[in-house]
Amino acid sequence: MTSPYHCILLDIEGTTSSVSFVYDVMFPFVLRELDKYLECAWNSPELTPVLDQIAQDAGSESFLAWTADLTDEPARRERVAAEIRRLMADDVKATGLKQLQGMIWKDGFERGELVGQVYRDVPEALEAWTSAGLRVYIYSSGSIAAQKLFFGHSEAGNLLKYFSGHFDTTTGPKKEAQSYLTIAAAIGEPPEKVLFISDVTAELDAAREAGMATRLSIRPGNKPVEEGHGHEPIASFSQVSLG
Ligand SMILES: CSCCC(=O)C(=O)COP(=O)(O)O
Ligand SMILES: [Mg+2]
Repeated sequence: MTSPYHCILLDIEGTTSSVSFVYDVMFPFVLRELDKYLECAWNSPELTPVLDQIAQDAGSESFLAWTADLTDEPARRERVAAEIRRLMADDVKATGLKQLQGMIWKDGFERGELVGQVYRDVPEALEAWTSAGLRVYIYSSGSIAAQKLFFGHSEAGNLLKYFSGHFDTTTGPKKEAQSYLTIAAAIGEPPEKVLFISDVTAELDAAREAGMATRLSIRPGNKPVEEGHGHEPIASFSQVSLG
């Protein structure tokens, strides 16, 4: 293989897919379904660790400790719902929030109300890169379960066959170099053999500090970025040169 990279690591929102799809379709779905979901899933074993994670993200030891002042279940549910609404209003990429969002989206993707939006160049590039022998990974604030739903039910069909693995914030925050070193170690490559593509310069800075190559994703509706970041911009994955 002539490519300087062995792997491509992709962000989702603002990179494979539009910010608008996440903010105008996926997030409103969560806000609409939140209360009903919590009520139905309250005693399910999958929810328990997520409630602990939400409490820990809020600075508490556990869900029990976080809600010790509340005596009934509806009040505990309302504390969770209020915290989720607060985090979403501030667009906090907290691990517990992202895990809960993924659980709420599951039903929407499985019954077809949600269909993952991807830019036209994405499936073509995934095919070209993997055919050339590169391995492609996802690193998103969206939970791994949510990533699989999103790409498994995308408007270009099931794209999961193209991915060799998925990473989310359980590996570490996206703006810290250590997270990229952990990912490189997990995929068994030196960081300089990995190309990371994202719309957020602070994420690209962290990846570059870890030794990865970077490209800045420019897509319609992305937030404008400050000058002087030094990351090569691309408006389409077709602009990634492999040779
Ligand atoms: C599985 S898509 C979920 C999108 C999402 O919730 C999110 O926070 C995306 O952030 P990214 O790190 O992909 O920019
Ligand atoms: Mg992004």
